[in-house]
Amino acid sequence: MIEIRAIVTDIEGTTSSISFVRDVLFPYARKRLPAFIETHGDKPEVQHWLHEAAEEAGLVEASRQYIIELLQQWIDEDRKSTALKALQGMIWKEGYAAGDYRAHLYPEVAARLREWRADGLRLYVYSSGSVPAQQLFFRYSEAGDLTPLFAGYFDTETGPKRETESYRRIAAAIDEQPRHILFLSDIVEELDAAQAAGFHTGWLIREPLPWPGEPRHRAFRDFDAITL
Ligand SMILES: CSCCC(=O)C(=O)COP(=O)(O)O
Ligand SMILES: [Mg+2]
Repeated sequence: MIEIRAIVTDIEGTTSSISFVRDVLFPYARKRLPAFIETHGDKPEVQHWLHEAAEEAGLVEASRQYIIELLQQWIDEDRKSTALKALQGMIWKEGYAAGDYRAHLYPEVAARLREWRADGLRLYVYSSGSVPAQQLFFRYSEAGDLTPLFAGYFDTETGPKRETESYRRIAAAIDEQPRHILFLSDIVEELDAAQAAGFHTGWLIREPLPWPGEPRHRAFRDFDAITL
């Protein structure tokens, strides 16, 4: 018998719409990036991530302006760069705090998360967004502050989402055997990697995406359809 004790969920395309991330969060960060770097560029944390971005791009030396344009290009490409995601998170914080937006959640998600938590399951997030960005996302969600529901957060500092080793690290970090963990995502390559680590998987295929002929993971239209 399958016994799920922990659920690890992706954000974009799983708990929340791709459109909110790409049409609200990304343009917000893109627009404010130059002013943010201008104002905060001398802070050690910001300098650290600018340096990491330059290293990722293989740059030995680069002007601030060049790095800003490079980061904006990475936003346009939806590059899952840890450095970019860390900087984006810092910029989004200002937008959430100012009430410029709240994080989108599909309508059934908050209730289902609460239900699973009330049933004793431990809930975690694994997203390409930085851990601080994930915490902001669920703190300022359309359904209110959901952070008390989560026991932990993982980002690409744990490893890329399409690599099996990342899921082994998550299982070790949460001290749970993979066969007791369910990973939810909209990206089949992420699910393949989690499955190879021994996780159970749930593929969120949100409307109006077409239903695949023979899905290679258990597939669901929404969280209400998920059976444990
Ligand atoms: C934490 S909200 C922003 C999410 C983000 O930047 C992103 O790239 C979404 O990736 P996910 O792994 O949640 O699909
Ligand atoms: Mg996703």
